[in-house]
Formats: sequence, structure tokens, C-alpha cells
Amino acid sequence: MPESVAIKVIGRCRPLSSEETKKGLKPAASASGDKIVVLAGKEQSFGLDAAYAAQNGNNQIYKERCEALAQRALEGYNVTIIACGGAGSGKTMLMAGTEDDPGITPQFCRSVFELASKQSGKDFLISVSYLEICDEKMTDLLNPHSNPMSIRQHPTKGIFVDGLSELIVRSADEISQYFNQGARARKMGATDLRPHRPRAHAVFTIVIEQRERQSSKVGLRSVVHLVDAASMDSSHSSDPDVIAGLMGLHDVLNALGGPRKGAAIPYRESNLTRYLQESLGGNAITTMMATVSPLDKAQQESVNTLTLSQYARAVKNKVKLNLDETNQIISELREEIGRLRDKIAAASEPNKEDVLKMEDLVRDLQIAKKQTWDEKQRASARYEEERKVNLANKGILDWVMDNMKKGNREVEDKIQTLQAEKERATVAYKDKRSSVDSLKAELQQKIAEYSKFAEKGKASESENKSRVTAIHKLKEALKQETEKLKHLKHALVEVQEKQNMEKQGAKSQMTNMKGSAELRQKVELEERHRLEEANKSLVTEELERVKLDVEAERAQIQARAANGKGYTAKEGEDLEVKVAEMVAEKSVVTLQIQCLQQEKARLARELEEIHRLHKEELELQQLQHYQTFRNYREMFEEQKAAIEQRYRHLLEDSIQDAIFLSARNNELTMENTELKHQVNEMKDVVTKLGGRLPKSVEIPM
Ligand SMILES: Nc1ncnc2c1ncn2[C@@H]1O[C@H](COP(=O)(O)OP(=O)(O)OP(=O)(O)O)[C@@H](O)[C@H]1O
Repeated sequence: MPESVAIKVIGRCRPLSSEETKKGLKPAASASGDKIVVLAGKEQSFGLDAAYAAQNGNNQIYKERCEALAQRALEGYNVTIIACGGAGSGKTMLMAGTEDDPGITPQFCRSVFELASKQSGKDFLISVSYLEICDEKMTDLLNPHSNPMSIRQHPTKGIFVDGLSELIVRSADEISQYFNQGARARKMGATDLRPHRPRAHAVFTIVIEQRERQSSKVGLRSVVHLVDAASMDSSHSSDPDVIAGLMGLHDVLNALGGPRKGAAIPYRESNLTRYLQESLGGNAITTMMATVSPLDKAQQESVNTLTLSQYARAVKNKVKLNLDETNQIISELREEIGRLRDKIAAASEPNKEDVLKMEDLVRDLQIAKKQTWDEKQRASARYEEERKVNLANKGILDWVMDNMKKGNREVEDKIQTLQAEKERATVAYKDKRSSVDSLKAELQQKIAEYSKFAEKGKASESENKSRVTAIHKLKEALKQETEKLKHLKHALVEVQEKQNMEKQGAKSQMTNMKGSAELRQKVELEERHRLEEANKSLVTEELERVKLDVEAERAQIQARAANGKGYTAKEGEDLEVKVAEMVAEKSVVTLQIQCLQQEKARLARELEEIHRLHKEELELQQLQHYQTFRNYREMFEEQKAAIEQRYRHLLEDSIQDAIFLSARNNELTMENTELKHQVNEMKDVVTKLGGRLPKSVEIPM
């Protein structure tokens, strides 16, 4: 039993913009509680289901008024949210919103996926389409083609636009990408000089199909329309475009819940009302968002909007759960087609209405057969291909591709930043390296000079002292600089590692898994070699530093010896202890190196083993895929043979029909000739009798 659910109306009065405030404009409309008051000459107050004022953001309105509707949509009910209001009253702001304050549509899309992900044991197929109706011309915003489109009614699909692309979506991000891209196409579509957007309706439709995984129960199919309607006009224009635009909606709501209640409902007057027929007095839970501008000059539009909202509030929709009965409907259509075919074949002269009905039924059957999930996925993939060409024609493709590549570009940007950092670190390292090298050269020269003079015994004590002090100072400076060089080297290695990691991330995103085990192993090997090389150079540097220390120490000893200063027993002992310590340290370090080498070999073996297992797993998967493919192919061949047989039967039937009809045709032609002959004979008799018939002659009928 359908449930009676009234259309709800939520009002929203946008704030004055800062420019409007600067101009000294005062608000001429306000919202509070469940009322909107418009100051049009006198105060006019309109009662609504709720009203939101300037300080209420999109998020609050969504949470309080729309989130529950997303839940109903997931339960299998049709849902429509339609924003109506004057030009610049905030319809787009409310439906689409901004990045900081997302509107109803992006939030609804997110809720659909969040709620679907919480339902275990169910499969979902969610598709979207985005239709623009401007001056009654329909545009496919997701795939802006120029093929004809028409609104039709179908037993399984309900009312739909034939020719409008329906794209399957798998995530909230994907759905919002489509919505943003459609909004972009909406903007780019403005090719004529008259303002385009206020005259255009934009309908973003989400179709949610679901079925239980382990059950043969009938699935559910609900349709969500999120509508940013054309602007309410205050001019009561006689322009047929405007009439067909929002006046169509006005006339329908007027006939449903306004002063013309009871009159025929003119759904077919405009494409919008025809498309949204179920939402207006039919099977959908509908909410109207009445947006109002606070500007003085918009008073009449605000009053018109709120008057329309009063008609809407009086409309009761008849809402029911939407079961997906495609299979049953397909067999019903087949039966009906069979009956009609027999009727047409049996009639001596086929009835024109029957023939037209037959055409409709066959078309409905074709559409119904396309409602399987596999067919829909195939169609969606076809649209996806087609739309690239159409978007390119509209100059939007670059933007779409850019958005898709945005993720990749962020990684590329990071890699580039790291590259710049690496270049800076390399320059700093090279500078430091050459300053260390020149210090080393200077130190060696100083030591050599000192040794030369010390050997010859030519230098005075003070000269020797100052040389030794200079060597000490140089040694100290070299130590500090080498330390800095080490830090710079570390920084450089770190940057290189980060950069490699990012590159790796980007690479693995791009490499479509196939053969990635090989690739990863290669990359890991390269990385290990690189690290080994880096470590080797660090060890070499360290060794050089130690060598320098030893040389400086030796120079010091030589200097002391040259000055005739030997070592005291205590100093000798200390030196011996130092040497013993160094020997012990050396054996510890050697042991550590051995352990590390063993660890390295173990890790290499482990890596090798993981790689082998991975390869085996991949091969197994490939075999499984191959097997599945073979099964599918066999199934396909069987089905193909069955279909061919069926068509052969149909063809034989048709040939028999054709033979029968041709024979019948010959009979009728002969009968006709015979009749003509008789009529001519009669005419001759009549002529002979001077125009009078003898009483004995009968005219054949
Ligand atoms: N709630 C709001 N808060 C702040 N600014 C708003 C709000 N609603 C609308 N605006 C601003 O008002 C202007 C008109 O809004 P919007 O484009 O959404 O109106 P519209 O009704 O869709 O207009 P049109 O009929 O021309 O398409 C925009 O500059 C928008 O940023």
C-alpha cells in the first residue's frame, strides 16, 4: 500500500554579501523558526516546515533536513530534493556549495556510499546522470553529445531520459568527481549571450540498485533526483522559454495543491515536470528548498517562490518501496508480445494501433534487457569512452583529466620539491667537501714542512712550537669540518631516500600491478646497492679521517722527539693502554661487521624467498584467471548456440508466415481480379439494358 507523504518545504534566506552591505542595503526578507517574512510593501509571512537564516550553513541544513532522506533512499524509496528561488537567491550555493561548505548534493553522495558500506551481505550498483534542461533543450552534462534525447516511461526504469548517459560509480570520490565535472560543463555550456544558468534546470540523478548476496529475494531500485531549478521569474513573462522553464513547475504544483487543484495536471507542458512527474504527486519523498534573496529588488521573486512553496506543501505524494522486478517484467513483456503477434497474424488486416503497440513493447523489452548489472556496466564503460571525445569537443576534457591527474601531480610536485632540496644539499656537500680537501692538503703540507725542518734540526724551538700549534689548529678545524661534511652527507642521503620513496609510490601507482613483483625486486636491489655504495663512501671518509688523526699524532710524536722530549713512564703506560683499547675496539668492530654481513646475507635470502613465493602466487592466479576465462568462453559459446537455435526457429516461423501471407495475398489478388471481372460484366449488362437493371440480376457484394 502506498504511503501518503506530503511534500516538505524548507526555506532559506541568504545573507547580504559584503558588497551589498557596503552599499548600505538593508535585508528585505528574514527567516526564523518555521517562517520567512518578506517586506514587500507590507510584511508578508509564509509558514514552512522549517526556515534557515543567514547564520545557518549548508552542513546544518543537510544534517537536519536531508541526511535522513539519504537513509530512505538506501531503504529503497525514491527521493527528490529541488531548490527553487529567484535569481541569485542561493540555489546553487545550497545544492552544490563550496569546498569549505559543501552543499546538499556532494553531502548526499557521500552519505549514500557511507550508508551502503555499512550494509553487509548486500551488493550495490550505483549510477549517476546529470541532465540540464535549458529552454526545453536537454543536455547530457556528463557526456555532452548532440544525439537526440527524449523523456520516456518504462515498466522497469520508470520515467527516464532516453539517450542520457548513466555512469556507474564505485566511491564517494568518484561520484563527486562526476558532479564537479558536470557543474563545470554547465558553466562551459553557456554559449549564447543571454544569461544561461538562471534559465537552466540541472538535475543530478543517482540510481541505487541493491540485492542481497545470499538470497533470491527481489532487489530494490531507488531513484534520487537532486535539482537546482531555473530561477523564479518576477516578470510574468510571455516568453515561451520562460513558461516552459519554471512556469511548467508552477502550473503542475498549482493543479496539484494550488487554486487550480483538481484541474488536469499538465506534466507534459515542460520537460522538467515530465521528468520529475513521480516527484510531484507521485512515488517519491520530495523536499523543496525555497531559497530567498534578502534584496529589496528580489521581493516579487521571493513572494512568487514562497507562494509556490505553499502549493507544494499541500501536495501529498504516494510513496512505496521500489522493488526491482526486471526479470518478472521481462517475462510479462515477452508474453504480451507473443499474444499481440498471434493477434496480428490472425487478423486478415493488421490493426495499426496493434502494430504501434507491438513496436513499443519490443522497444520496452530491449530496454528492460539492458537493465541487468552486466549490461549496465558495459554501457557505462561505453559512455566513459564516448564522453572523452564529447568533453574534448566542449573543451572540458583537459580539466577532467587534470583533476584525475591531480593526485599524481601532487606526488610529482613532492618529487620536484625533494629534487630541489637534493640539489641544494648536493651543492652544500660539494662545497664542504672541497673545503675539507683543501684543509687536508694544507695540513699535509704543514706536516711535511715541519718534518723537513725537524729532521734538519734547523728550526728554533719557538718556530717548531708555532708549527705544531698551527698543525693542531688545522687538525681541529679539519675535524670540525669533517663532522659537518658527515652531517651534510647524511642530509643528502635522507633526501635521496625520500625522493626514491615518492618515486616508488608514483611508479607503483602507475604500474598496473602486472609484473610489479619483478619491478619491486629490481627497485629493492638497486636501493640496496645504492645504500651499500653510500655506506662504502662513508667508511672511506671515516678511514681517511682516522688516517689523518694517526698522521697528526705521529707528527706530534716526531715533534716531541725532535725537541728532545721523550715520553715519561706514565705517558708511555697511557699510550700502551690506548693502543690496547684500540685493539679491543677494533676486534669488537670487526665482530659487529661480521654480524652485519651475516644479517645482510640472511635478509637477501629472505627477500629472494619472498620474491619466489610471490612469483608462484602470481603464476597460480594467472592460471586461475585463465581457467575462469575458459569457463566464461564455454558458457558464452553455449549461450551463443542456444540463441542461434532460437533465432533459427524464429526465422523459420517468419519464413512460414511470409509464405502464408504471400499465398494469402495471391488468393486475395485473384479474388479481387475475379470481382473486377464480374463488375465489368455487370456494367456491360447495365449498359445493354439502357441503364436499368433487370429484376433477375443480383449485384455481387
Ligand atoms: N548561504 C549563503 N551564504 C553566503 N553567500 C551566499 C549564500 N547563498 C548564496 N550566496 C551568494 O549569493 C550569490 C548567489 O548565489 P547562487 O549563485 O547560489 O544563487 P542562484 O540562486 O543559484 O543564482 P542563479 O539563479 O543565478 O543561478 C553568490 O555570490 C553566492 O556566493
